[in-house]
Amino acid sequence: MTFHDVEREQDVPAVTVTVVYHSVHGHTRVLAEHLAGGARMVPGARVHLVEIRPEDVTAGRWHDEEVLALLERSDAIVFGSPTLMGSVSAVFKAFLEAAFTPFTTQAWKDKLAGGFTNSASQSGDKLLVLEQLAVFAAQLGMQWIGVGDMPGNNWSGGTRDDVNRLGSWLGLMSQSHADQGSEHAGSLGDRITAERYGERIAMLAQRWVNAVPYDTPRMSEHDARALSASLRRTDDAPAAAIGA
Ligand SMILES: Cc1cc2nc3c(=O)[nH]c(=O)nc-3n(C[C@H](O)[C@H](O)[C@H](O)COP(=O)(O)O)c2cc1C
Repeated sequence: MTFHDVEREQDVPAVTVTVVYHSVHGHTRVLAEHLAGGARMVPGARVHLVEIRPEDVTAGRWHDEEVLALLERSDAIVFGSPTLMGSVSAVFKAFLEAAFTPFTTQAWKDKLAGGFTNSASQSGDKLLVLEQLAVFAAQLGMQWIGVGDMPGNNWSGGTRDDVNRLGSWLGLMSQSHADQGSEHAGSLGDRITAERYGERIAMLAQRWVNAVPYDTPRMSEHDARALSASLRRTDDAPAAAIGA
């Protein structure tokens, strides 16, 4: 039985995916929305989008009991922050430190985890942010999921619109031009990659939590180039159909 057989039988078990992020100027927020949109494509997925707000940080400490309760009942948590000075933002770091409470009881152990970041430079030292998030997830005993797509924009016909155009696997990387507002966040390729990553995490959560069968999609780089070409679109709405 596949996911879609399960859907047809209208017996789709529920799985909860929460995307938790901080964004100063809105670019990372757009990425979070696309990631959540991809997760929502998965039958049975209940997806929450939570913004970490500077006003919830007092004297360097972030606090929001409701958000912590939501995270505790989530099956998968995806963490997102802009890259600022080669690091997660100060606000997002305050949130990560508040997870010391679930750390002490291993409350998030064996939840699935993923991460994403956005910055202005092509590299911008974004890898350090993904490493921070992956180490954080490991400390919480979570199971980390990387981006499952082949690299794009690494050949003569490549473009910014390619899937995984920055060639990042630990987590999702997006690059937004420094002189443009959030309506131009990332590239089309980054936004599509966010949707595919969200879908992947929700599907793997279904497999992890409810043992729903999931046929891992596999492709060659050649196939990935054709996929990128086929996914180019002009509208910016989060998540149309994704499947490989
Ligand atoms: C204080 C500060 C530090 C930054 N550090 C980096 C950096 O290390 N690497 C980079 O590529 N961009 C850096 N940027 C650019 C931001 O990553 C970029 O503006 C990003 O789109 C912000 O995301 P947001 O709109 O979600 O807040 C920095 C910007 C600021 C204001």
